[in-house]
Amino acid sequence: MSQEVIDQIVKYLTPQVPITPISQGAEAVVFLTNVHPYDIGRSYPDAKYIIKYRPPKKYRHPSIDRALTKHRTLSESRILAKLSQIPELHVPRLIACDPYNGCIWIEYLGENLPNNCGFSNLKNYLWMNADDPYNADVEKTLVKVGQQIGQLHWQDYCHGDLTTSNVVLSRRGGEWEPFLIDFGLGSASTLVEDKGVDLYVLERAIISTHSRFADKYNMWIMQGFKDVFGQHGKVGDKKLKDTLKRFEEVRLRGRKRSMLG
Ligand SMILES: Nc1ncnc2c1ncn2[C@@H]1O[C@H](COP(=O)(O)OP(=O)(O)OP(=O)(O)O)[C@@H](O)[C@H]1O
Repeated sequence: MSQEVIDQIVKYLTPQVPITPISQGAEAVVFLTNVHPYDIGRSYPDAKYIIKYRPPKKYRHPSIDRALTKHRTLSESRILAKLSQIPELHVPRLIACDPYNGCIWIEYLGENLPNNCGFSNLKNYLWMNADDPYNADVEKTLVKVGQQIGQLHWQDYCHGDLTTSNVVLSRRGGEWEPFLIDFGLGSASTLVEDKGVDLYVLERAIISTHSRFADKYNMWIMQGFKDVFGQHGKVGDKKLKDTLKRFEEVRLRGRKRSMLG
């Protein structure tokens, strides 16, 4: 992570908000802090909040850069705020948003997995279970992941970047509960195409990192996905049928593309 970006955010947040970098993506850098944005000046040793910062991009014209940063920060914040209102859906809560400075504060989720298996995203969790890949805990968790995606799509939202790193697992009452994170490319959408692409991206992510167990893993995810639509009678059946049809078409397009290289 470049020192320049860290200097920018430290200047903006002031030294009263200590930060630890945890990730740098193509568009944003993500930090951990123990200071709440409405309570700056006080830090609680056990508190954890995420700060997601979109730094200025030098290769863009400054006014276009400002407009894009504002638009993307607001868009991610709006979608998070809306999704948090859907009781069945698990997403991190939005705490604060400063679109002019490209910064959002969100609830921290997840934990460190046992035996140094890393942060509790779906990718690491499946690695952690590789010695006993089809155990009941994995099945239950993957069905719940499918249910979360089903809830998202049933409410006519799409994620846009549904990888196994963007599913975070939190331990609640002895069970893993999946949360969907990173709605930077998320949108409200009724299009079966967007939903088919979400399902395809996740299927590919599972195949590429857990290839030996992928068939069963993807089957469990789809089981959870179908459960949600199955609760909505004929309308649910019809929507499910249309989404699965498009998912198959997206898959075929993907296969053709990889055959042609
Ligand atoms: N609410 C959260 N709780 C815990 N960790 C989080 C949270 N949000 C983000 N992270 C961590 O930060 C990483 C990057 O976050 P996010 O995916 O939102 O940023 P990004 O810049 O869009 O990333 P990328 O470009 O890699 O997709 C996540 O993979 C996760 O490890």
